Amino acid sequence: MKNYTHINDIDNINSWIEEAKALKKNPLQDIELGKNKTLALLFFNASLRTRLSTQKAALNLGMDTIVMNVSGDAWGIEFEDGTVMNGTTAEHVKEAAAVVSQYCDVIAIRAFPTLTDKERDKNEVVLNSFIKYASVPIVNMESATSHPLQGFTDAISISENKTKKKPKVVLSWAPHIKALPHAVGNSFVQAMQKMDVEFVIANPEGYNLDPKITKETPIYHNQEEALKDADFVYAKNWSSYDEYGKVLKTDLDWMITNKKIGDAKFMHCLPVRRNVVVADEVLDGENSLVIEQSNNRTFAAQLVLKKILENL
Ligand SMILES: NCCC[C@H](NC(=O)CCC(=O)O)C(=O)O
Ligand SMILES: NC(=O)OP(=O)(O)O
Repeated sequence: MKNYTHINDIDNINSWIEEAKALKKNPLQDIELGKNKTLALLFFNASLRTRLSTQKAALNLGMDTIVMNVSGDAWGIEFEDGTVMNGTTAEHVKEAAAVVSQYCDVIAIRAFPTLTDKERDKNEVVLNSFIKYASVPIVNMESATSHPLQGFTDAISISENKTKKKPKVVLSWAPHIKALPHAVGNSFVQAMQKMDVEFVIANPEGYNLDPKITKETPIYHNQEEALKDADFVYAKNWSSYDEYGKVLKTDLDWMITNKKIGDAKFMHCLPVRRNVVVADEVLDGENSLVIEQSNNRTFAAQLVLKKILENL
């Protein structure tokens, strides 16, 4: 594999899940593979899990890591072609990506959407510019429209915790105070569409995700109806896609509670706002998988890096 930027880069999700589980059992099995190889992690946005689990994955493979908070610490990067750079940006991605490529063997990038410029976000300007101008493989650590390390992690977590062949999985929108990206929801949808699960989405009117992504997946506007007989409930907030980036007037009743999910396992990518997205009783209860999900981020990233290293 060259780059890992999208759930579609997973050629066979079931075999990837089995390979990741094997890494989890024996994390240091490929400790020689990444010897003398360096992973650069570039963050345009905040992170706890991605930053640490991706580094941990690299360390398990014997790689070195270098990390930079690009937004705070680097020169402002220009992404438009032919711009007269007399504003706030000080260097072009053409130079920046080429330069960073000389210091490492793989570049991992986090770059969230603007949520104001739908075209720019859809075109994945930051991620695609790095793919275009870097000379080393690129890993997506959450871009404008997708979070494929998270989506793959969630597939692993469901596979580990399912108690029936074809469980029912519900992705439920949940309330939030801020406008949040669609990336986690999108990649979860795309991962579930590849799995042998009964998958439905629940969200209020006005909050449908991009129909090019949800495709034939059933969408309910009645949360209770969607949650009926669920085995896994994955909660996530996202802003409106149609009224791009807007927080519409919505019902706080969409918060996840024990009463709503019954015996279902609860999932969230984290960070999560307690008693806004989900009640304490759920996160503190025995059906919450959120800590286990975060652990699986390491092995999802490790498998991705392993496949890239094997192809260098
Ligand atoms: N990487 C996991 C989620 C990142 C981001 N959440 C956030 O920005 C939450 C921020 C807050 O709660 O203030 C998102 O939804 O895409
Ligand atoms: N789930 C996730 O990507 O977490 P961070 O934003 O903390 O990296």
